[in-house]
Amino acid sequence: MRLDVVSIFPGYLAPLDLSLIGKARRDGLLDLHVHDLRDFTTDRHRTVDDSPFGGGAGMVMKPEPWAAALDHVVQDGTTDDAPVPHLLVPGPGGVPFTQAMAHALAAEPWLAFACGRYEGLDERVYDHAAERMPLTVVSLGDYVLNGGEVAVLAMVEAVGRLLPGVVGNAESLVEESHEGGLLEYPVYTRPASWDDSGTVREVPPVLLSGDHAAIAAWRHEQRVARTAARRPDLAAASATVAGLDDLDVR
Ligand SMILES: COC(=O)COc1cccc(COC(=O)c2cn[nH]c2)c1
Repeated sequence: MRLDVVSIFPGYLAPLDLSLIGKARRDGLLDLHVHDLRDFTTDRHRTVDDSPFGGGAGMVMKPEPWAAALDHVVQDGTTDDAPVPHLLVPGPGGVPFTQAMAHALAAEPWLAFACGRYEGLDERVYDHAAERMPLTVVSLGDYVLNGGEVAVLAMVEAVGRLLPGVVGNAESLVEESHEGGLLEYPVYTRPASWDDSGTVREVPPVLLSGDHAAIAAWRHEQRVARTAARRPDLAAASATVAGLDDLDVR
């Protein structure tokens, strides 16, 4: 998969050199190109923003640098198989980013991310982009960041880890939160009995039983109960929750 990121703070994307995503890049599973938006300005001050028409606080990102940057990305990465990228713009007003979307994006050959700052991009940037490539404004949550870079780090990690070969044990992707519409079950490791400064905390006996059917049933029940307790919105979407309101859930 090819990934392009355009930002006025390219250094923000340095964490993508680390850990599993960094290894995926070194293994050739991910081809990441980070572009500095200011390289696509034409004035001596490398200006990327200006005051909003109609007044109001803050600044708006100018359309010309963005159009030049996006056109460069397309020109630089185009191939017969993937002539244009899917452009993703993280923003508070976007469609919710979900695990289902991460899976869909992981199946695409080329993603590009536009990192907005200030009050956002001049709306005509979206018009320019939408005439050339698929465009999705994506929200990571109902809060406001100072820019799209942090959201891009999260999305690249969420998508990249789903690519074959990136996560060592692909089985670990199956029962994690939001796979199958349920949250993850509680996990435990040694010691089986932990003396927590006088409070002895035991691992649920079923997990030590060796009865794999009972363990699987207990884990599913925990996933369903946790989802009901913490994410009633997801639970409502999943028919497997009925009759769990008397369970001890956290
Ligand atoms: C509509 O697109 C834009 O506004 C792009 O411009 C901006 C401006 C400021 C901040 C951001 C970063 O995104 C978020 O704050 C965000 C994403 N998810 N949840 C919060 C992006």
